[in-house]
Amino acid sequence: MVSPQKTFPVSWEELHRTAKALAWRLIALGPFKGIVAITRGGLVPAAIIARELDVRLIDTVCMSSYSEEDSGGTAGVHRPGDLQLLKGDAGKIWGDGTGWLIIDDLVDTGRTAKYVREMLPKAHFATVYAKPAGRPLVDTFVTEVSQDTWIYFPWDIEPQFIQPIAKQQRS
Ligand SMILES: O=P(O)(O)OC[C@H]1O[C@H](OP(=O)(O)OP(=O)(O)O)[C@H](O)[C@@H]1O
Ligand SMILES: Nc1nc2[nH]cnc2c(=O)[nH]1
Ligand SMILES: [Mg+2]
Repeated sequence: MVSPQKTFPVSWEELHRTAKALAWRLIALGPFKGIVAITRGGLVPAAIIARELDVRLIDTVCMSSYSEEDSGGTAGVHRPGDLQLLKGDAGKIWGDGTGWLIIDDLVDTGRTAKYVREMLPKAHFATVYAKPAGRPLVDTFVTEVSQDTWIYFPWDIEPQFIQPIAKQQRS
């Protein structure tokens, strides 16, 4: 597991713009029966993409792979915990996933993507961001960041005072 050395903060505007860029790539590949958003990170991109693709049927796969203390709100610690499916009725209407679009915010190691792909092998898997290890598991994505980068989504962060660079270098 690569420990993130760099951070990549994403603003709401940037996320909206990049999710729309993903929608432009996906519109050519549809129409889709519906969207399966991987919670929680996939929910906001799924809403943006559903609006652009005029999809109103949105379901969820409720997953968790990193606990609060694993990521710890810092870029230095990155330990995936047990991958958990938090919902018992997965797969009821999706069949093998044919015609469905799976949306997540990112692929990192690809563990989540691999798990969900096994549930819905024929679905189209799309993310806004991808890191190299997870990239082969995604059908469509927009922006690649290096494996040692931790992406901060707008819902992870808030504006706060930061020391001037010169002062940071002194400490
Ligand atoms: O490729 P992987 O190494 O599996 O990592 C990617 C997954 O990790 C994050 O979700 P997380 O399980 O932390 O939950 P969240 O969506 O609720 O933040 C992210 O939203 C992806 O779903
Ligand atoms: N917010 C966030 N969650 C993740 N889960 C796995 N990798 C990441 C990442 O880079 N950023
Ligand atoms: Mg997630």
